[in-house]
Amino acid sequence: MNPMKYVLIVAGGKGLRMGCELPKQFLPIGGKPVLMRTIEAFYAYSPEIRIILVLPCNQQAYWNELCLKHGFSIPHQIADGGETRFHSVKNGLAFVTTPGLVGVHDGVRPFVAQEVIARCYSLAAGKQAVIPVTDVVETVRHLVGEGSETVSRDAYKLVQTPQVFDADLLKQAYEQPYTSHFTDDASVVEALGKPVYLTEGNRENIKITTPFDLKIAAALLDSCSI
Ligand SMILES: Nc1ccn([C@@H]2O[C@H](COP(=O)(O)OP(=O)(O)OP(=O)(O)O)[C@@H](O)[C@H]2O)c(=O)n1
Ligand SMILES: C[C@](O)(CO)[C@H](O)COP(=O)(O)O
Repeated sequence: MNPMKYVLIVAGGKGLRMGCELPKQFLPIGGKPVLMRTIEAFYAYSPEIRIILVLPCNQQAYWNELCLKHGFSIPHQIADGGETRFHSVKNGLAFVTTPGLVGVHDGVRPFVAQEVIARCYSLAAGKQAVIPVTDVVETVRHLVGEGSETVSRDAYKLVQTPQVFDADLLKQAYEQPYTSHFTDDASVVEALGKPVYLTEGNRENIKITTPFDLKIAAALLDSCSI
């Protein structure tokens, strides 16, 4: 039997690095809010997937207005954003009520490839903890004291989402006290001593973070016409 699949789409942040009053997850690319494009990617993967959208409490009414304006009708439940990404994920996990697989995906990564979503969920059924990564394509320097040194880029990977886990494992991991080292879900699961399996992500799957990323997003939209 196929496991129940959930995705927590975390969009509870303020988008400070974007420097816009409106959080970046609501900004339009190609006329449609980033977040709607992200949700559509998971619905296209599976119309049965349970979508839990984590939003800042003070933006939930605005989101409902946006849904009406854009005729957006993909079913989803809304959870309250927290102080950090960790707290937002934890709030979203309260809506995961059955065993199965839970993906956690940044609301501001609308260009995730269908193959990447499918592979992460499919592998997680056996491996319990799977994350998409890409190669480092530039030279990397490590800051040491006043100076710096080149390190082998082959020893590093760049981490993306969706990060997909066995639901019970992820819930247990998120019972741990928060530390600032928890910058993604894999780091939380690893703190339990569980191994995390790496699979190939897609380079287009950028995290829209700064105004420059919006320009890249517009170009990506033109090139893949989604
Ligand atoms: N308290 C928070 C902080 C972040 N996120 C979400 O986690 C994802 C990745 O975080 P990031 O890009 O850092 O977003 P922000 O925290 O909004 O950005 P900034 O750090 O520039 O304020 C985003 O979809 C963001 O909305 C969240 O759900 N809750
Ligand atoms: C989860 C993540 O997108 C993986 O690259 C990233 O760690 C989020 O980081 P941020 O601190 O929320 O920008």
